Amino acid sequence: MSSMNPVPVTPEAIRSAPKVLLHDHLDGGLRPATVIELAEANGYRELPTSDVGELGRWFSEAADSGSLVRYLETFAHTCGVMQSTDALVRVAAECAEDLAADGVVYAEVRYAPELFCENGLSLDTIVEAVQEGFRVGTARALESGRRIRIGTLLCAMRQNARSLEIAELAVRHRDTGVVGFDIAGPEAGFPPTRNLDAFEYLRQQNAHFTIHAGEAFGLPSIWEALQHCGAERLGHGVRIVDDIKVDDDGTVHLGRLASYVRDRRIPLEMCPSSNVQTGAAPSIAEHPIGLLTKLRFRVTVNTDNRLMSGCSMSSEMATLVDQFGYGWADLQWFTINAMKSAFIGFDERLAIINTIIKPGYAALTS
Ligand SMILES: O=c1[nH]cnc2c1ncn2[C@@H]1O[C@H](CO)[C@@H](O)[C@H]1O
Ligand SMILES: [Zn+2]
Repeated sequence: MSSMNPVPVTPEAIRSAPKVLLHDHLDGGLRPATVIELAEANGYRELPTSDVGELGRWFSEAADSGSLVRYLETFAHTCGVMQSTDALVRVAAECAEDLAADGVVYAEVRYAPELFCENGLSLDTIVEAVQEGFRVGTARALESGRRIRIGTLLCAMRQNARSLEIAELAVRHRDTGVVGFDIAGPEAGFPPTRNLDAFEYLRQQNAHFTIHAGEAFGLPSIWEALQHCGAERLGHGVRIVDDIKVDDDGTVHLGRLASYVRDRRIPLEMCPSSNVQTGAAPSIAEHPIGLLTKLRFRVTVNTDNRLMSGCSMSSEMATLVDQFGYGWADLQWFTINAMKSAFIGFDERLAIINTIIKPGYAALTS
């Protein structure tokens, strides 16, 4: 007999459930206390405050700007304190520990190596330091009884012109944990097609990539990301709703692009709290994730930037449960969607689904 005594979907129970996170920025997930300690250790003097509680609040308030460009300004401080290999190892280790403690069993964590070169570190040194940090954090998590697997995505910044170089870097480190590539940064004015040489190179190399698209800019950005660049997934992709019409009687009409995205099962890396902060969605209750989930797009739930949004994978899911009335079946669906869409190999994805995710949810619902 199943479903006789399901565990109530509370924040604590959600924390205990296995979760998969595909879109999380390393430089958007530091602990406030670590930002302060690294600033002191490295002589970084630009922080708005050296009080831990105040700094946490400062990040979420400053990021709550209603504009992606202003939201992104807050990263000057996190990147400012991540300019040494020691800092990179520490931040990556704590990231792995924090995600594992939150019940995340598989995560793809991304960052832009080109942002950590201010003191002369080479791109390869930066990647090696972050990988070392993930190894350390994963091992520490395992010691406290939490198993997490982390894959790394390297971002190139849209406003710079280094995407081919970063794509080559990602391929160079593909056998030591870098599983894919992305472009991030301001979307308006920087279409993904500026980076076509990088995407062509990645396809030639049979490498994986996602693209931030349809966040601060609409359908043309999504269309270019998919049809010109060949993105396998969409970072955010919220504006795909501009191609969906719902009549007063509830009849739904998908435009050709929205149909393509749903038919091809293109994963949407949705980040509800971040989208409210940047103005991509008016509120969580009105976030397109509700409609897209109802229409069975391949929706995944993500944190984007845990520091700037003051969120975790569990809190993000708990908020959705609150606003949309989701239950365990929905949370398992998001989780399996994410695992199916991960950039690691098929056999590993299947193993995590069958040996960790399904038994984990079964235990909560029976
Ligand atoms: O939601 C987002 N949209 C676009 N770019 C972002 C977002 N969040 C973070 N970054 C950018 O990605 C860089 C690498 O991690 C960060 O430094 C930030 O500038
Ligand atoms: Zn992002």
